[in-house]
Amino acid sequence: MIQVPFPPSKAALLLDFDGTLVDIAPTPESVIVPAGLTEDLLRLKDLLGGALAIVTGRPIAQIDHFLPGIPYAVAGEHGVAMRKSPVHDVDHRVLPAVPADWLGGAEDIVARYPGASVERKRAGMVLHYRQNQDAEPAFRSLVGDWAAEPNGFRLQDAHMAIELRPLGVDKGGAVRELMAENPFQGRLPLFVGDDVTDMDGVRAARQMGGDGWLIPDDFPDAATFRRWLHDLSEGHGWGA
Ligand SMILES: O=P(O)(O)OC[C@H]1O[C@H](O[C@H]2O[C@H](CO)[C@@H](O)[C@H](O)[C@H]2O)[C@H](O)[C@@H](O)[C@@H]1O
Repeated sequence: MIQVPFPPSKAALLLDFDGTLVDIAPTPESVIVPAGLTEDLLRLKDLLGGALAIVTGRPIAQIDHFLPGIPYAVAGEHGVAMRKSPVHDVDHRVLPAVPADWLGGAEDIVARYPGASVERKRAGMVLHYRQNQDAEPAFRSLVGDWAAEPNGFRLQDAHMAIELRPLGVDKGGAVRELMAENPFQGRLPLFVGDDVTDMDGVRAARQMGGDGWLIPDDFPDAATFRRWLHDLSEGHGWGA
């Protein structure tokens, strides 16, 4: 089992949500927060002097719904939205809007493939095909026609989804921004995630002298990671 190479007095924990804290579910709304997770996160937050953040692709409001009052800070939409403390307002970056015809094309496909969906974000959108995998080729053909980068976006594969994300914003930047603020400042970041977008968070945490781990490379699945987190919250697995 992974040992954190330093004590909780020096650590900050920055965690991804889907596929890491909660298991992947059929739809974004249907994820289940496992029993005991909120208690473990609250214990960890105390242990870390508050330095616990969620760094997610989801809008911050969804983290507030699933984990109300739990993290000290939240980076949402891969860093497009940042709330640096429980009393801060959410800061949103000003970014280009998704072209209306791109959105219209995605909505046409959703109408033709029941179960497929478009999740709109402040600066981007996710085309979900988990509930109707026949929609995947149609979505891929559609996004193949988009000039994403000249319009300020990039396309990224996600879990049974294709995400249109703004250029220049990623979880690595979000980790750096959070680590510049109290109570994170002066601590070493530990980042854990499970997806391509989490690689940026892992890299940033390592470059800052902390560490970063991925599911399934370092933990076989989210349930194993949560058991490790539980032990950590009880003071086990920390270095001196
Ligand atoms: O950065 P994360 O916290 O890991 O969020 C990544 C995306 O997660 C959500 O979609 C994924 O999880 C859903 C629930 O398990 C699943 O139904 C879907 O197939 C996955 O792609 C969320 O909807 C996205 O907005 C996040 O970017």
